[in-house]
Amino acid sequence: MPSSAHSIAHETLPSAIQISGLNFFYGATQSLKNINLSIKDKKVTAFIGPSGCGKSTLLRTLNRMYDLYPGQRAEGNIIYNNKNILDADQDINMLRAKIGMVFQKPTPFPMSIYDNIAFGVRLYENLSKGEMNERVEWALNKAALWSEVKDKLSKSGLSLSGGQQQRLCIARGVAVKPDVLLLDEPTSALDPISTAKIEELINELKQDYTIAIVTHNMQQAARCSDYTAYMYLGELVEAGVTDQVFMNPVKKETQDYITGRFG
Ligand SMILES: Nc1ncnc2c1ncn2[C@@H]1O[C@H](COP(=O)(O)OP(=O)(O)OP(=O)(O)O)[C@@H](O)[C@H]1O
Repeated sequence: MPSSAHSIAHETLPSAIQISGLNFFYGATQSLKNINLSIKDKKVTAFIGPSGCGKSTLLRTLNRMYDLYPGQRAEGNIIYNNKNILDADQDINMLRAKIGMVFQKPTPFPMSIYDNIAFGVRLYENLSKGEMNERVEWALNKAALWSEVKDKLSKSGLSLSGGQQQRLCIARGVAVKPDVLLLDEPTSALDPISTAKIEELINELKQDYTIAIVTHNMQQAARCSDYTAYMYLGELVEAGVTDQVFMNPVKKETQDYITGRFG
């Protein structure tokens, strides 16, 4: 496909989230500067860039996770479902149900595998016992964990291996039926086999969900994402179709980072 046709196709794909003029501050320190980025619907977008460039900060603005911390502030527009989620009247609980997050370190709740999934669902829905059983099985299946845990649902989530715990956290995120999943370096604490499982899972999940992933791992970004955004010092340097950003970046800084010549 000629590159102009490619970029037109890219531009016209629907966005799940449209970011414009986004600035972010930790107290007086500005960590995101005028970010403009479209997160495409039912695609995987990877945020890459050197340590401290603002990848996690950008991810955390997308469901206002930063709101939990005093002194942290975002300004600009993050349009989701025709609304700026940065507006003061945004229902934060509803936002986090629709835009779920999985962290770098697996963080199962100290409760049974079953309740790890059911806990969040109970906050938003009033399901019968049978319906909840179905939902738990469905979510664990989505996270490719069901066959490994179906006989020990009452065991603690903390009794699972690291890779299983991370899939449990993904199941927990999926169980409330979000639109968007935010993954913050979800495999950095995992061994290669668990990492491969999570990457497979990301490929499956994008059929139903929009995914944004922060990763330090270039190969992971290249393998799992449809779109890549390269950041540096709080600015978005370049964003586009992953193949193009990796094989034929527009900016020299992106090229240097991707080829390991950075720093
Ligand atoms: N809680 C905080 N208080 C003050 N400054 C912070 C805080 N968290 C992050 N920062 C600063 O904001 C900038 C962006 O940090 P962020 O964690 O978003 O970067 P990152 O690209 O995700 O880095 P890494 O790859 O190392 O995780 C950095 O300069 C960092 O020092």
